[in-house]
Amino acid sequence: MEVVIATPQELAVLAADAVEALLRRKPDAVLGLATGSSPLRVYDELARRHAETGLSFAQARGFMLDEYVGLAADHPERYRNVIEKEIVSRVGWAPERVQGPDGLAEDLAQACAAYEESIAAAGGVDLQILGIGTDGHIGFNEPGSSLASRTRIKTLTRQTREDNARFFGGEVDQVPRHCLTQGLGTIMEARHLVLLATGKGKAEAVHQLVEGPVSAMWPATIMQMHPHATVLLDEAAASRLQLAGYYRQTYASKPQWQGL
Ligand SMILES: N[C@@H]1[C@@H](O)[C@H](O)[C@@H](COP(=O)(O)O)O[C@@H]1O
Repeated sequence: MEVVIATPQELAVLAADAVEALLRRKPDAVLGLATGSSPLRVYDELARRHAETGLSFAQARGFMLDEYVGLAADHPERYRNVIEKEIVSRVGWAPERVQGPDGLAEDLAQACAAYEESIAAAGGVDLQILGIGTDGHIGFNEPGSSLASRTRIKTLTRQTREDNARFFGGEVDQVPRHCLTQGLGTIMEARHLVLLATGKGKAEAVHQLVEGPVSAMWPATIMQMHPHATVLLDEAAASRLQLAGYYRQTYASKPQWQGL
């Protein structure tokens, strides 16, 4: 696991560099897309590069991490609509090349199984962008999630619903109680995991993710088992790391050609 501590804008540039390097090497790459506020600067940077340098997403595919259950098709906070607005429409991506779990399906279990099949049929995810919840979730894999889980329905914790109430006019009751999320086993099959975390509110979850014991109590800790995981942190999110000095020193002495 590589830990990089920098400013939020520097982190966004690093993540965008990794996406760009992948797309230049493999134009039909499969990208894993996260919602939430953490990746927004990365999406801004990718949109800028698309507009200014012609970085192309035309042949790429995208798979979303998660989706609320039951939000109307035109609800602005439906993750499908958020992803459309924040990245898909800004980089000239054909909407049908980006998929998410169908939170409006009549048969949710079947929709989850179909989603797993679509990811596999696309050849798996090359680079998965991730945020982290204050309770240590990735995707919407809340504490207690099986470390081997696949895409399925989950019940959101009160904490996650409170954290996300800001997107629903501050009203926690407006936040859905259920979601569909790629499982931890699904996420772990992506070939490169790039997690972004900023702000003091993420410091404990980040400490657990990087330095805690692998445990379903902090689901993101499964990333310690991944052969290629990158954790991009601002100073506040890194503020509880015990080995921060070592991570800084390691990154500072990294050969430039290596990339993330
Ligand atoms: N389901 C999403 C996650 O995919 C996201 O990474 C995380 C952090 O959100 P944010 O980036 O807004 O802090 O929680 C949300 O609820």
